[in-house]
Amino acid sequence: MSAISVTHLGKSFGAVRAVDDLSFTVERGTLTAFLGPNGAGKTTTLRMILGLVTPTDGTAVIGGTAYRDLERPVSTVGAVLEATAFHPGLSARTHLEALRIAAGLEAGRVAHVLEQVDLTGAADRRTKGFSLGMRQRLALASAMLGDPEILILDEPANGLDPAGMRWLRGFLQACVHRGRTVLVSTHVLAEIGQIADQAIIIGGGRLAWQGPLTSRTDLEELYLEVTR
Ligand SMILES: Nc1ncnc2c1ncn2[C@@H]1O[C@H](COP(=O)(O)OP(=O)(O)OP(=O)(O)O)[C@@H](O)[C@H]1O
Repeated sequence: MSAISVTHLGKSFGAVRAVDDLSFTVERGTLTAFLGPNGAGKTTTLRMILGLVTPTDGTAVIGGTAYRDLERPVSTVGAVLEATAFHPGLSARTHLEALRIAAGLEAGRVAHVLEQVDLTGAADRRTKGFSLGMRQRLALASAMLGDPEILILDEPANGLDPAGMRWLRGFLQACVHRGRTVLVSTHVLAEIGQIADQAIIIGGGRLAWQGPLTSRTDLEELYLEVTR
């Protein structure tokens, strides 16, 4: 059973056809790059997979089950969608602790995810002083709280400096080495091309290309060719 299956998925916002007859699968234990120009429909697709937007047509399922019907959603899927807002007066640790309690997870999870995203040293600082990179890492920590099998990330590389980008690359690789499945949308082709097992490229809401990536794939060339 695929980790994620999208079948003839479509979404219209009034006259705008954001996603149109889109089908693809993401296999377990793989890192998949979800690519496409601005407005291609990536965020809308990810939100439909996560049950946050209702499809006009088709289905999106996680391990065969719609997100809203998952028995244990937090340990099945962790998601980071766009720049998440945190309460500026709360520390990273307090923010995570609140989420942990709401999700009924064990106490040790907060220290564990802080360590995973390299925020242990800043855990007790208020998030209002956090850099963009630290915010991205805190958002990732929130997504990791339930130790999910699948991570869905919408442009997690946005605004990261080169060191942050390298850190994110290592983090995503480590997730996949531990058997997790990662679906990540990004515009940073050079970075993702180094680590992704496959790419799904969409344009105008439709599938433009899906296939495996090898060290010989020139992802930028491929992307520009299929999204022309
Ligand atoms: N809530 C909404 N209401 C109306 N139109 C929307 C809504 N959400 C998205 N759209 C439109 O749907 C299309 C796809 O948008 P989407 O955000 O999914 O693209 P994207 O590939 O994530 O783009 P980007 O790379 O710029 O983030 C765009 O034309 C967008 O304007």
